[in-house]
Amino acid sequence: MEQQTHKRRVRYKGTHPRTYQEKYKELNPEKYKDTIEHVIQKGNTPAGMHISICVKEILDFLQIRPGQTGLDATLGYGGHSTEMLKCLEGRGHLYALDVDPIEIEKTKRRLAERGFAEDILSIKQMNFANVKELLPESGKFDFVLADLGVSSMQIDNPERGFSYKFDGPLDLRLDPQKGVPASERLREMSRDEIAGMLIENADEPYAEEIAKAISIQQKKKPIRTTTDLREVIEKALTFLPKAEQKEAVKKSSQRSFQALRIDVNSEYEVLESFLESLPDILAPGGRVAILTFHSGEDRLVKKSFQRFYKEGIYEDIAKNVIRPSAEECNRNSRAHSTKMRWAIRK
Ligand SMILES: C[S@@+](CC[C@H](N)C(=O)[O-])C[C@H]1O[C@@H](n2cnc3c(N)ncnc32)[C@H](O)[C@@H]1O
Repeated sequence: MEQQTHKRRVRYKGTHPRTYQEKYKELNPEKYKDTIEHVIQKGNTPAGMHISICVKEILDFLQIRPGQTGLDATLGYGGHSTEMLKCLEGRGHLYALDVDPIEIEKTKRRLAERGFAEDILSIKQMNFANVKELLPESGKFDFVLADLGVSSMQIDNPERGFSYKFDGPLDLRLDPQKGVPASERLREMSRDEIAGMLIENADEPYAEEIAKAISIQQKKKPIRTTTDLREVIEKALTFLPKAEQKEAVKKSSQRSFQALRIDVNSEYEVLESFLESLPDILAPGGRVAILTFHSGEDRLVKKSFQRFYKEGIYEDIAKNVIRPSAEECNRNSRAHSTKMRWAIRK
């Protein structure tokens, strides 16, 4: 009798790419425009791309005129910069900053391909906390935008360790050439410090339980990857009723990663320095708009704007936060938590 050899079936990958590396079309948005359109229409952000938020609201407020000098403090994918450059109509200058050495090079090339060369656009790898160092070269600014936090390209790249959803090194640095990765920070911190960080940076309700689970785990086997940390959070929340666990782990993971990101990038400290510098870098009548993504950031912006308004340094400030429209949130799920505030220099 003929013997049948059993052939192992090749795993079906489906028609949609799942891993970051397989999304090569999304990672080349200029080349594969149809794929990009399709992903965006479904309400998702293609990997390797960032969809700018509140563009209309920002441009309506900034009232950019040809010949002006502006600052994009957070260049990212260059979406807002592109729209602000269009308003300049070839006259004036835009300075754009980012701390991320990896994405800044890609964005520089992208904007050069869109026709924005050094005569109208200067891109600098610089932390916006040090923006005053630009003044001798740039002079004061007529308009300033800061769109805080991380870009979609950073979140979606597993190598950067920004998301609990993708396995990768637990890094979370915006500039991987500076400071220490989140995994090392976690090793340096005591249990109390970890709990404090989770509460202060993300209002984590299970901060004590998670901090305890982290310190126990560190003694057994150090936490090195995003998956290691997510699994520790899962373990820490097993005391909750079974039906609630999945959602609680998701929320606590989001908050814990946010808290760590704020910590490793000193995000509150650099935002405070930037807010303190604003009155010195804005020209008379100069306008600034800031987009924030969580309550800690919004509180700092609100307080600084109110203080300088009371002191007569700002002529006017936003009375209430401006939110993206429901339509924009439907189109771009990453817009849900956005708040915009503005101020005008006297
Ligand atoms: C939300 S993205 C900006 C997206 C951009 N507005 C666009 O339309 O493509 C935020 C960017 O700010 C950068 N960033 C965050 N903190 C920074 C800081 N302190 N100084 C300079 N850049 C910073 C991040 O690296 C990221 O690229």
